[in-house]
Amino acid sequence: MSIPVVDFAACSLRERDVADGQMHHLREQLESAFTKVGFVFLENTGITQEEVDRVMDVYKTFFLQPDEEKEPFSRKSFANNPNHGWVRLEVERLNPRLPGDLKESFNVTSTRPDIKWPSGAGEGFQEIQTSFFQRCNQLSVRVLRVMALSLGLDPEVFLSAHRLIGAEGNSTTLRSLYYPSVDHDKVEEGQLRCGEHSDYGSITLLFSSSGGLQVRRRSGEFIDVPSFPGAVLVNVADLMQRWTGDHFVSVVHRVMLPPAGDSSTRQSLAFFVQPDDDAVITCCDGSNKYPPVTGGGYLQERFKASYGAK
Ligand SMILES: O=C(O)CCC(=O)C(=O)O
Ligand SMILES: [Fe+2]
Repeated sequence: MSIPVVDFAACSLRERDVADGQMHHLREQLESAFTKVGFVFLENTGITQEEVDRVMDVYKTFFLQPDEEKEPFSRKSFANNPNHGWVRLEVERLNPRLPGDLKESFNVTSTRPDIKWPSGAGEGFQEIQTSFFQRCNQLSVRVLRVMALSLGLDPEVFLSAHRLIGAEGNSTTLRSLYYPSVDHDKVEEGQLRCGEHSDYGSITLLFSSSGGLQVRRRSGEFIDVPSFPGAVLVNVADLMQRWTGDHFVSVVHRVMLPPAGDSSTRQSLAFFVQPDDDAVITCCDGSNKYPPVTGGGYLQERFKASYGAK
């Protein structure tokens, strides 16, 4: 497999405390993966496939409802959480030069109990989302710590800009994606399940039900990424590349259509880790290769490109 696989057991969420000194091997492996490939499969993180399946199951119930049932939960209809909510098929264009992506999604940016949660997805929707959001948050914190150590930096260097995940002032998002079966007769020229893009924030955790994801190598060729039950796919996103003065690489990826005649659907869960909106990101190597930018300001620019005027 071309995506490196790294055993994260030393930092698993099953371990209550992790001593920085125990991570020597892990640091080296993560540093190598994030500088050469930009993606890594982490095994033994403590997040189990059963947890992932539970989240996907409730979302499948949600997505399979008619659009009228999902409409009241649309993105832009949550006053204080502009990115929270449902995005219908073909609205987002992760590659703005291509037709709309053949996917639906639901973004969770707030786990507050007082926002309106969909009821048609069955019992426990809110609790299942909230608890999975927290689990992904805990894992992200551990990964960000090892990433800082792998660069020989203060272990808090990234974490100190991620103090507010799950609260006001931070735009970290748990996004559930549903890719319906594809009618090849209706597909537009160049249309994909998810157009070529790189992610916007610091890192992304990804869980998927089946293949279809492709990642671009330095040579320019795209490689297929298989689904790897039980493992978490972690990738470097654009702000992290900028933060590290291009040491860690944020790599272009996309989700392909299934072959003609294959009517299967696909699901994935992406946890997009964002620095706090007010955190000022300056190159951690002191190079000043890029001017300082705030986490929130940078994200807004990127949203404008991928949602267009909609
Ligand atoms: O569905 C996937 O496997 C990838 C989705 C993705 O890359 C994204 O939403 O940023
Ligand atoms: Fe992505």
